[in-house]
Amino acid sequence: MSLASTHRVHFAVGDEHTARGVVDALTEIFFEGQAAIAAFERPDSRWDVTVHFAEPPDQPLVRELVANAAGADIAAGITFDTVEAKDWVKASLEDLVPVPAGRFVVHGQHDRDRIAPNKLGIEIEAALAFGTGHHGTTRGCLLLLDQALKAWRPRRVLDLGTGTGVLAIAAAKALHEKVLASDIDPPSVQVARDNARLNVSGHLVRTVRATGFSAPQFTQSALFDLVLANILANPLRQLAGPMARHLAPSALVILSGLLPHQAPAVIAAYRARGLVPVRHLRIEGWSSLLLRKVN
Ligand SMILES: C[S@@+](CC[C@H](N)C(=O)[O-])C[C@H]1O[C@@H](n2cnc3c(N)ncnc32)[C@H](O)[C@@H]1O
Repeated sequence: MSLASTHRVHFAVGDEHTARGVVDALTEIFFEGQAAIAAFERPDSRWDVTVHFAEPPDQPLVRELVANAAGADIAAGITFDTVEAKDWVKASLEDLVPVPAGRFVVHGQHDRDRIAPNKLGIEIEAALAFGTGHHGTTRGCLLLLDQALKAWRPRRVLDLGTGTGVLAIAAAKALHEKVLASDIDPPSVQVARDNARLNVSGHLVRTVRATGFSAPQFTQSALFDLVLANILANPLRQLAGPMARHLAPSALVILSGLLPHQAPAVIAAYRARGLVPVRHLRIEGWSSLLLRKVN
C-alpha cells in the first residue's frame, strides 16, 4: 500500500502520567484522521510521544499544548519533520531483517521466497503501524503463541491492538481459523487489513476499529478461547474486567507491552478476574505473559 507523507512531531517525557496528559491535551484539539498520536514506554522508563499529522501542523500551537501539559523544557525539545511514504515502504520492504520466533518468521517482501518450508512466514509491510516483529513485545507474544498452540487448538481468537496485524496473521496461519483483529487507531486497522490480504485468504482475518471491547462485534460474538493483547500496562489492567467477561472457560490470554516491574500489578488485576499466570517471558527488557482462565 502507499501512504501519503506525514508530518511527524516527536518528543520524550519522563513518566507515564505526563505522557498521558500530553496525549489527552493533543487529542482534545486534533481529531481522528487529522493526527495519529502514540505514546510508548521505553526500556529506560522514559516515554516517547509521536504524532503523525496528515497536514503540516501549527507548530506554535503544538508547542503551547505540550508546554501546558508537560512543561516548557519538554516543548523546547520537540522535533518536527516529514516522513516520506517512499521511505516507509523502502524501510518495510528492504531494511527489515527477518525475525524468527518459534515456528513463525516475520519478514518483508524481499525475503518472501527465502522462508524455510517448516516455518510460517508472516509478510509485513509496516507502514505507519506498530508490529514488524522486531520489538521484544511482538516477539514475546509470537513465542508464547507458538508454545501455547503446541498442545491446544483455540477456535475463537482475538488480537486486540493488532497494529500491523502480525499476531492475528500468525494465529490465522497456524490455526486456519478466523481471527478478529482490532485496533483503536484507524490507520493501523487499514494496515492490518492490507497485511492480512498479503498473507492469508481474506476471510480469515477480520479487522475492526475498536477501543478495548467497545464495538458491536464484541457483544455479538461468542466468547474467545484466546486473546492476544500487546498494548501497555495501564490499559491492560483496565481491560482485565471486560477481557474476563469475553473469555470462554479455560481460555488463554497473551499480554505484552509491559515492563517487568509492571508485571505484578497486571497479573494481580487478571488474577482478581479469575486468570492465573502460566508463563512469563522477558525479551529485550519487556515482559510478555501467558495467563489461563480458571473455571
Ligand atoms: C504495541 S502495538 C502492538 C502491535 C502488534 N499487535 C504487535 O504485537 O506488534 C499496540 C497497538 O495497540 C493499539 N491500542 C492501544 N490501546 C488500545 C485499546 N485500548 N484498544 C485497541 N487497540 C489499542 C495501538 O493503536 C497499537 O496499534
